[in-house]
Amino acid sequence: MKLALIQMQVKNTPEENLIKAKTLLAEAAAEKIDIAVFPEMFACPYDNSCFPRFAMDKDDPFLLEMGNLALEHGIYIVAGSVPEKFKDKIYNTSFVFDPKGHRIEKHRKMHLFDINIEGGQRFMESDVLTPGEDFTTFDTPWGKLGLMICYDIRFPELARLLALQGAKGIIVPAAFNMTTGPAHWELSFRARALDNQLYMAGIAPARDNSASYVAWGHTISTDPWGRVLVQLEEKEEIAFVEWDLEYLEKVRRELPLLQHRRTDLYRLTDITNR
Ligand SMILES: O=C(O)CCC(=O)C(=O)O
Repeated sequence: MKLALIQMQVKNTPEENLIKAKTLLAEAAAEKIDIAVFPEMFACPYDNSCFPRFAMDKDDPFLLEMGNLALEHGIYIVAGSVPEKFKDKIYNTSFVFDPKGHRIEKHRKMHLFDINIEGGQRFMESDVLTPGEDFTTFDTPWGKLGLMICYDIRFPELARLLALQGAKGIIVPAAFNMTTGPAHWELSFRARALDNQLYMAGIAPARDNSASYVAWGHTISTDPWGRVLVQLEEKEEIAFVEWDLEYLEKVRRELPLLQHRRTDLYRLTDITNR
């Protein structure tokens, strides 16, 4: 399975970002990819004042065009995330399109990013956004994939649940910042890959030093052995990576971590019954 991780420079409006996304996608699709992924909040800047202003419903032209592009290029597209308007609420949502252009899944960020680091980053997503309540996986011809958004990665229980539901890779549109990026970005992607023996991909926006929220960039993919397969720097660029499911099975056979869990002593349960 070949992925294109598109570290796009996010502009001010969905219209500008759609033009940019199309150009980058055409470049990526020329490399015979199976899946293209965009960053967290790639339709508008990652800023609480932008979320209500640019919130879109699932049939917004921006998202319909993502479906058209998936069909045109014959690939899966994980459309990063956008501010999604649903009833009177706004979610941070990632929509997934299949090669026929159908919208097949969506993930609403479950853990909202409310942090206040002294001398560093402050952000309060919950001032504007509502958290999602569903675990998200989707099937591809190469295996099941899981989906999380940014801060979701800090909750090992979520990645483990997705692994137990059969995910062989987890895709994470994300935008760490200049405080937590250098400290925790690579470590988090290596850790979740290692402790679940699966592939991980983190797709970030390119850095814009004039933005209110300065993203760390460093789009990354890690493998079931905990290694970094690819990692970009901060500029706009596309990372290409191959995920080899046979290698994943080899690692799980040789070091059968998931089978060694003491489920007679502890258990992780999805209590949503959905
Ligand atoms: O967890 C972090 O350090 C960054 C999270 C974040 O930026 C987000 O959830 O959007």
